[in-house]
Amino acid sequence: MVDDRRGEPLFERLCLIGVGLVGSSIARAARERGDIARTVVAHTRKPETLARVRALGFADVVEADPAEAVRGADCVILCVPVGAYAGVMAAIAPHLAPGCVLSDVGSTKGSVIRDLGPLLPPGVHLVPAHPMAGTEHSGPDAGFADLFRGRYVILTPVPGGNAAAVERIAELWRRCGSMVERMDAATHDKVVAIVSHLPHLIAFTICGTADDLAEETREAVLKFAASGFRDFTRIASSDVDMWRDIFLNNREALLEMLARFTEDAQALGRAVRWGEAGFIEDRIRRGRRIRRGLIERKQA
Ligand SMILES: NC(=O)C1=CN([C@@H]2O[C@H](COP(=O)(O)OP(=O)(O)OC[C@H]3O[C@@H](n4cnc5c(N)ncnc54)[C@H](O)[C@@H]3O)[C@@H](O)[C@H]2O)C=CC1
Ligand SMILES: O=C(O)C(=O)Cc1ccc(O)cc1
Repeated sequence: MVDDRRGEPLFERLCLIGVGLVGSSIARAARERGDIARTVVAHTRKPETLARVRALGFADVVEADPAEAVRGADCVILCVPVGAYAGVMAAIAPHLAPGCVLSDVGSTKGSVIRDLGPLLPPGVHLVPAHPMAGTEHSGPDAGFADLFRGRYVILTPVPGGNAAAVERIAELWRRCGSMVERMDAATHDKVVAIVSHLPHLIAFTICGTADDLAEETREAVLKFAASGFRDFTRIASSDVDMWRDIFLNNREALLEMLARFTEDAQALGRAVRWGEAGFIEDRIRRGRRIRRGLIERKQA
């Protein structure tokens, strides 16, 4: 492996609010590289998580009080479910140091700007971010330093925001091995509604539909579950709080994509009912084309 470690850390004191899958992966990447932050502070609420995070040893300081955790930090990253942002921000805002860069990893971006913007103290720079990397697992044990390697991170800078702060967060993600893109929050929310949120909604639904089947059929479904259904169950095993919050905080874009999807699914169902082989073939070919395109892009 190429040793691309650099000298000076990007931040003196990086505080991660929440150290589940994503937060603990940032901490692990920072620890492994050494040039992201001199000190990593982890805030976790629950006593049992606190003990576990201490035992895992990926943070220099583990702090239960959010106000204490952010004290003196020059970078704070929120890594909690997006529905918790307003409460967390109310607790930390008065204690954020002037000049501090406040960022996040939340899966929705319009709601983040809505919930954090009004509480932002003067001199604190907000840089919303979303790593397009994750798994169906959660909690501090689930994280790993390479989670973000080779994956995109989308920044949605706020209009009139601090350009130097945006560049420092971009650099943090590059040091985690990610490719950084910028877009506005509304575009981000539409894109992730189709590539991430709708697929999860479909996975939760299809598992429920299978579970509603009569006992005998349900047993057979589970016994013979081929990879298609198994892939859905992997996605459907994701964290409850996180996905409830994503659905409720990307409501408009998700409902728009769901309406389009429902229309398209009904059109395919109609073709099945009326034996329209050509229409069915077209849809399948389109799926195959999209898959091929994705694979070619990865290889390019
Ligand atoms: N899981 C994934 O694949 C990805 C998740 N995200 C986003 O990252 C954020 C974190 O997700 P994960 O790390 O996967 O979740 P996680 O469930 O692994 O970790 C979240 C942690 O936050 C804690 N927490 C919840 N409310 C809190 C509060 N008020 N104060 C302090 N801690 C609190 C939870 O106890 C948990 O330990 C979410 O906003 C999610 O939308 C972004 C990209 C990928
Ligand atoms: O595990 C999967 O399939 C994912 O889709 C992970 C994921 C979940 C949420 C995000 O905002 C980004 C990535």
